[in-house]
Amino acid sequence: MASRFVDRVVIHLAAGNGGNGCASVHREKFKPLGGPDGGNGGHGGDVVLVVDPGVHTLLDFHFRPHARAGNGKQGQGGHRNGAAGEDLELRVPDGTVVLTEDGEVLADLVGAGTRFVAAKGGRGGLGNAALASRARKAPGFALLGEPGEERNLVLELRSVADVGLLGFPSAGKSSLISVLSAAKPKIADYPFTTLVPNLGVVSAGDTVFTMADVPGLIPGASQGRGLGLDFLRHIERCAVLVHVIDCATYEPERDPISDFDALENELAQYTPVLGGDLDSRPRVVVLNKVDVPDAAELAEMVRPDFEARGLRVFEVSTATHAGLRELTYALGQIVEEHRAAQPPPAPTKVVVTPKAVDDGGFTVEPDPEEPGGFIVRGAKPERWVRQTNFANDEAVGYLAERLYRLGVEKELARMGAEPGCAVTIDGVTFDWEPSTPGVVEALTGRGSDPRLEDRSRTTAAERKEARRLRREGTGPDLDTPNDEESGTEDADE
Ligand SMILES: Nc1nc2c(ncn2[C@@H]2O[C@H](COP(=O)(O)OP(=O)(O)OP(=O)(O)O)[C@@H](O)[C@H]2O)c(=O)[nH]1
Ligand SMILES: [Mg+2]
Repeated sequence: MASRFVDRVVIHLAAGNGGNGCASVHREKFKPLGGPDGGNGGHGGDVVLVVDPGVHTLLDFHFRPHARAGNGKQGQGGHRNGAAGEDLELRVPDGTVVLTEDGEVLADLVGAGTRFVAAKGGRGGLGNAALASRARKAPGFALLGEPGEERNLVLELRSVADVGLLGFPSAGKSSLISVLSAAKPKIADYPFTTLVPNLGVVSAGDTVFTMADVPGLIPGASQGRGLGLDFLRHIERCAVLVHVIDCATYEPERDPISDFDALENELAQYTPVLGGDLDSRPRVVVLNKVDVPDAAELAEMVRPDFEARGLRVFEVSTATHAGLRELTYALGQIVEEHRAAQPPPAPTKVVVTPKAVDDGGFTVEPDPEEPGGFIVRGAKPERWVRQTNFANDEAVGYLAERLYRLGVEKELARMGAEPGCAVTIDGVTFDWEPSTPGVVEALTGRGSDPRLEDRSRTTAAERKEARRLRREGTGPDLDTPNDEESGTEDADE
């Protein structure tokens, strides 16, 4: 059994990149003017966390914190789409909590088979076949695949054990787990010897249960004193709580009853992060160190007080092993009862990362670092930039057209952008050259008078001229929205 228990780990995930789309033109003997036949790139693989009941610790991630899923393949000519990249599945223990590095809980993975897409693969780029439209019969470009999502996430294991040990520092918690299981935690006569929880597996006849040794608890722990909150986080999902009480302490202010009450008070003040209440968990009192004569006497004395509160009491010595057998079997029985009462945990159906809502909108803001410059933000414009091969003028033209149709140019003009100013989208900076008649008019002041409003629209004559230029392969596409591509736009979402 693992003698070391890693309960919190930061992992670095990279989903697969999408494959690039292919720009290709069908060639056949005697048919020189074949259509575009470049296939789409495959989607990049996701990194997925999957609950596997056979995995009990996060230890593997401690040693291998980096994970990368497969890239999508490029599209090819002859309408051949690239293969999707393979998903990478990472096996995690039941009860793994996934957080951002800022501590925001993204998912609480409970139940065998529960899956969580931790990093999403990039979309494959459309090939030129898919980009063809009435207005653009043979696109000489394709879209790039998008990079896969890269993310650092924190994994925490909180549902660590059936039995959680509670106690003041040096009460003998680590000693207890070391004699009941194969775990070999550090034991010493100074407080806070245990800094990270130790997990041990205890056998009581046919019942096998896990026991978590956690850092010592002191009054004020629920406010973060000592190692308090760390400790409490671990106790949250233990089915049975065991108070390990030091009956041989020399500290004058302490005695078994007040120790018990002080820790119960801390538990009461702690609000479980994951919900559920600690109040209803069965409790057991372990009076430790009865090999010390004074301690044995004290234990005898306080036993009736605990029993009067309806608690089961065990007098033990981890030094001489007195009382341990009885304790082990009693705990096994309580764990069994708890398990029987528990419905089997159903896999959490779908756990979705709460992403920012993609409303298809965008914002334009002055660039704080670039006087006269602007930053455009929004899921679509940013994605489109990532999909653009800037070495290909036609691809750049297509990007300009998409931005125009979304209304980005108009908004820039409205915000007072001057031609030639720096516009940044997703880290790429352009010299903005408004190319569209409506925008140019808005810039020169025409159309600012409400009576002239409809002049800012593309006129039929302008459209005709634009078509002519496009046929000659020189001018930008100036088609009005909805005129083309309503089909490919979907593939694009
Ligand atoms: N005489 C005697 N000493 C014990 C017994 N159990 C533990 N001790 C001693 O008590 C001291 C503290 O034991 P630990 O097991 O480290 O205590 P802990 O509760 O894990 O302490 P923290 O990790 O600091 O919270 C050590 O010096 C142990 O040897 C016992 O049954 N009898
Ligand atoms: Mg300890």
